[in-house]
Amino acid sequence: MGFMRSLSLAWSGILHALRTERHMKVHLVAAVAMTALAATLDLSSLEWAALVFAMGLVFTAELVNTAIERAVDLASSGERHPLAKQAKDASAGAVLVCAVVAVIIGFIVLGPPLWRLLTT
Ligand SMILES: Nc1ncnc2c1ncn2[C@@H]1O[C@H](COP(=O)(O)OP(=O)(O)OP(=O)(O)O)[C@@H](O)[C@H]1O
Repeated sequence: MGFMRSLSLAWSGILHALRTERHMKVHLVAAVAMTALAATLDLSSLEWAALVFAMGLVFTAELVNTAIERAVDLASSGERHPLAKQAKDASAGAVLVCAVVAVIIGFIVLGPPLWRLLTT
């Protein structure tokens, strides 16, 4: 498969997750808000890198979670199964871990300059 075709399929996977996953929309709004806030502060390249990494981590986790949910639904064909539950719950847990890490990175990077802005 050509590179452009692979790129287009990967992009359609991202759009599909954005359209169908409510949490993906929440992550997008949070990422836009964090970027807008960060742009008003005087951040170093390393601080920007940490923020971009945190956002990428959450989007990646949500995309992998979407893939796992679809694969589990396909494999279980609508049947309830404890293994299907474990797979989906562990996958959702991974997103939660990444989101918590992203919030902590956000606090570490944006907290001090925001605090200085509000107290001076
Ligand atoms: N096939 C399944 N067997 C057992 N538990 C499941 C299965 N599918 C989903 N679950 C449980 O339901 C939770 C939510 O799953 P999901 O977001 O896919 O929604 P759903 O239960 O399939 O229902 P709906 O698609 O109507 O929202 C999972 O984290 C898991 O705990």
